[in-house]
Amino acid sequence: MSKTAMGASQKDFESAVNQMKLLKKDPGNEVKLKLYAHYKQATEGPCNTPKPGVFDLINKAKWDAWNALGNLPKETARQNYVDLVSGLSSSSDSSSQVKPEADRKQAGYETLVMTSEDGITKIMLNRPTKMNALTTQMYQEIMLALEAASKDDSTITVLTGNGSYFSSGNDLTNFVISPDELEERARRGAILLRDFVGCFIDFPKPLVAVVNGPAVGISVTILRLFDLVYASDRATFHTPFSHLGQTPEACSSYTFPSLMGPAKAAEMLIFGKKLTAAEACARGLVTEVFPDSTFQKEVWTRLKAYSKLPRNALRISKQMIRNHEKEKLHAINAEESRILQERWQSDECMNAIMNFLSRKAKL
Ligand SMILES: CCCCCC/C=C/C(=O)SCCNC(=O)CCNC(=O)[C@H](O)C(C)(C)COP(=O)(O)OP(=O)(O)OC[C@H]1O[C@@H](n2cnc3c(N)ncnc32)[C@H](O)[C@@H]1OP(=O)(O)O
Repeated sequence: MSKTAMGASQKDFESAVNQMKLLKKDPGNEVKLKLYAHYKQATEGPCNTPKPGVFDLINKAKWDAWNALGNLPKETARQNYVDLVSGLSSSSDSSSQVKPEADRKQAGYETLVMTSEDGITKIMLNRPTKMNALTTQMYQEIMLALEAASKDDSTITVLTGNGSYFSSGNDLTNFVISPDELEERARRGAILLRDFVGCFIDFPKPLVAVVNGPAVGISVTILRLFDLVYASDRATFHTPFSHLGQTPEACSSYTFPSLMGPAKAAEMLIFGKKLTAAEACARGLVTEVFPDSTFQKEVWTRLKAYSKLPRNALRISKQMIRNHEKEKLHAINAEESRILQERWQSDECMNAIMNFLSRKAKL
């Protein structure tokens, strides 16, 4: 950002505000959030409103963006706003230019990296040192990212993991709470789970999982809600719910038996059998397995070719395949979330989590 020594005048600022109203191209949610935050900071100073509830996603994202500016002086916020708008105006004047890397990578996510390129929006889980275990913040950011991807101009949306794991499932520290908070946290957890899974059930475009390494818990069960699942031969698929005093989620109590038969589903969901990628493929959970050494190259070549297919036809075909069971899936999701809300308050679940946290137990 270029900054003048004097900073932007009130007149520059007002002119930038007017210029924004004339902008022809939607700058995208991330930029809009930045503009919103700097506008509020420039006109009202530090964030001064109560934090919206976690499920008021849009207002919470706006509040977070404004609040993140802390005590940034009004003058600096004004200058940043002017710079942002002038960057937008000049880029819309030269729409034929190739976008720089910084533009393709969308800012605003702390636990994900979201990029859009070649008709593919990629959402990458980005906590590699924690095996991409899913924190509460991460569930919320994934929902926001899916919402943005559903509206952007990409053809295909991909979920993958950074580092050696696809994801180790729910972050077990989500359960580190005092006993008097347990009931309320379990209630909120069940709503979050239901909404999170609901976003996958309703996602309108082809959704692809690029399973780069081992997957555990909800990162396995959610796979049946994807349209394609490509796995490295290093990936494993493990749902140790009983070991954790928990029960299946993400509609797997219905989708797994219908996919692989009740006996094979029981082996995974009740007894926690860990599958290799080849086994998961034989059971229909994985579309195709690739050698790890060529996994990224082969998968992205394939996806780039698919992303050139007619966008609307892909979208409509996906919806035709999925719409039959949508209502049923929502009902199952609600019921599984309700049962888990009870499980999370059980001694069996608490003991299993304490064991993991005190490192007495590992999968
Ligand atoms: C809104 C709530 C919705 C909830 C939906 C219900 C979802 C249920 C599930 O997903 S159940 C599955 C839960 N996951 C697990 O039980 C996995 C637990 N993790 C492990 O057993 C192991 O970490 C491992 C096998 C995944 C990897 O082992 P290893 O290779 O030896 O690495 P480390 O154990 O040293 O892990 C490195 C680092 O990451 C932390 N970590 C990994 N996974 C989790 C996790 N799921 N939750 C919390 N933390 C995790 C681990 O503690 C290490 O941290 P440290 O370096 O010690 O700080």
